[in-house]
Amino acid sequence: MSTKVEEFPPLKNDAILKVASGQKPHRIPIWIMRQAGRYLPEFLEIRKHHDFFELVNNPELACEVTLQPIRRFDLDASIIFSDILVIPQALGLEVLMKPGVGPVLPEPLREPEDVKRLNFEVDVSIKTKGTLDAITLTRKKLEGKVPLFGFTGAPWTLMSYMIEGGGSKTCHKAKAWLYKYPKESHQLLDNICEIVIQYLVLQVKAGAQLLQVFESHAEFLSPDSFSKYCLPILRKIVTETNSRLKSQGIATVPMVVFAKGGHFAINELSKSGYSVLGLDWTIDPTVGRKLAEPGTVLQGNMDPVALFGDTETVKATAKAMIEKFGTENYICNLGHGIYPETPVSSVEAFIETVHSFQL
Ligand SMILES: Cc1c2[nH]c(c1CCC(=O)O)Cc1[nH]c(c(CCC(=O)O)c1C)Cc1[nH]c(c(CCC(=O)O)c1C)Cc1[nH]c(c(C)c1CCC(=O)O)C2
Repeated sequence: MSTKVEEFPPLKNDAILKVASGQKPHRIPIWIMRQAGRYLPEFLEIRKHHDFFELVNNPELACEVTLQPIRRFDLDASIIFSDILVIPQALGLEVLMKPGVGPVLPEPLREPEDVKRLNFEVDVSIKTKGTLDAITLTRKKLEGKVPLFGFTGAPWTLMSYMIEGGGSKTCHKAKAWLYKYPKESHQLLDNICEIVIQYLVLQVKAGAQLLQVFESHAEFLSPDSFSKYCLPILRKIVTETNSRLKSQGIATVPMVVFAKGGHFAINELSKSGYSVLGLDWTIDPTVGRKLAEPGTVLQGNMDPVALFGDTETVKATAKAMIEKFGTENYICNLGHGIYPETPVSSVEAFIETVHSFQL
């Protein structure tokens, strides 16, 4: 059973929720993609003793890892420690996290025939119980300090992992499906979409206060493929998640869409129904602002590698970025996940710089 939202401790820092709903916050909110992870010594210590998915599926440990960056830094949001690949696992595919390699799916989908191996009738609440329970526990243990993000991979990104069997430099096997098997690809994406919507609704019921949808593999698609195979599905995710929550009498939460490398779709994405549009680090903030509809809340987008510069460089890079975005309708973040071995002192300097802006 999921806990009702009212049972959680009252929220003390609502800066990110304010911006996401078009209001003025007390300061520019900042969180960091992959903020719980391998650049933190305390994460590495826990990771020594546990396999990645063992952490993900253990609510106490996933909660602990989620809280680590919140204890250390003055962040404005937390994000539940989990992975986008819990959905392929829920559908019945094996996913391993190999140290030094990343995710590996030993039995990927090779032909449309293989889709029969996936179980779309699955009870998502049972299969993702580890993450859902971790969300509820974390909401309690956060004691209202900052809001908690839930998240999901978007269908194309998940489909491409299921076909490639792991990370890929080109994604050409998965892309080939779009040209060779368009009908089957649409069907597969629709089926994943349904599961993703169920998963997002469950995360909100468990206590997630914002949701981010990661279309990390947008960068591999042509604009035409993106508008056929991603945009309609991304729109459906936000519309359906909101309407299912409403029909169950549950308040909707702000949703962020982050389509890495989807420059060509910035305007369309800014009109797609999401509260916030995340930009990756390859887009100049001024260009992002021009392409997005006026008044769009943008999130991003410092190059994560900038954090390897000295403190002065970090501060100057962050300041220049914020001056380009402007302080209104803006949530600060990196333009992709933080890298392992990033100096913790750089993260501190980044956050300090962002909070030094007067609104
Ligand atoms: C594509 C993708 C994945 N996972 C995710 C994405 C979308 C974001 C993006 O585009 O980067 C999302 C993700 N993965 C993780 C989170 C947790 C919350 C957070 O702190 O942001 C989130 C939001 C933990 C993780 N997910 C992973 C780790 C490191 C695993 C380890 O400890 O060995 C963590 C902390 C592993 C992972 N998981 C994935 C990859 C490619 C890898 C290996 C490479 C890497 O580490 O960056 C798939």
